[in-house]
Amino acid sequence: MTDDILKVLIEEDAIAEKVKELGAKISADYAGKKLLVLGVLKGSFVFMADLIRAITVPCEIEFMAVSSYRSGVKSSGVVKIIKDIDINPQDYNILIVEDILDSGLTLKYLKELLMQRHASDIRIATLLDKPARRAADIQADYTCFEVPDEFVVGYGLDFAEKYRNLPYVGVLKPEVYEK
Ligand SMILES: O=P(O)(O)OC[C@H]1O[C@H](OP(=O)(O)OP(=O)(O)O)[C@H](O)[C@@H]1O
Ligand code: HPA
Ligand SMILES: [Mg+2]
Repeated sequence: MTDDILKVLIEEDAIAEKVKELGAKISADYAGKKLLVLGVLKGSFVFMADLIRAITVPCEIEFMAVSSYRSGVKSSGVVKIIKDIDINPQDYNILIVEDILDSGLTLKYLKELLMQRHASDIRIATLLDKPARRAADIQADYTCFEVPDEFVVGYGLDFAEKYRNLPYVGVLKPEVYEK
């Protein structure tokens, strides 16, 4: 599996340090607020498990599963809800947790959907931000790392459902996804 990795971009201990720092900032920002931490499956599950343990204020947890139709490594912008949340988000301060903000089409869709359901406030925490690929008018409120315009895997991120279990963020060899 690791033969498919061109280079390690972000090591596990660097991620752990950054997530701890972000958790402290989020805890301060949401003190006294009705906080719902909403993980976007599947990709966010590793980052979500780390981030939630670094948040020291009361919060509720939910997950949504969405899938953006892709051709290869490019998003079509068409997003399908595979699993919706189990509660009414009205009056919650929602922190959407994602693994990567790439074109932004997934998060733009999700943010608009939750606004239509009358959430009080919606912010975004992402492990990775890839600004070079942005197509939608959306930014993260909390970002761990910015990455270059390369296809990355690991720490929850996949290609064809593989590599999610890598304990770091690495760049996939183009010959793997161009097959
Ligand atoms: O900014 P975008 O271009 O929309 O891309 C980002 C989204 O794409 C990936 O999810 P994917 O739809 O591949 O499903 P997964 O989370 O199950 O891997 C990733 O986890 C983000 O959710
Ligand atoms: N890697 C894995 N999944 C993704 C990426 C990426 O770079 N961009 C959007 N979804
Ligand atoms: Mg995803």
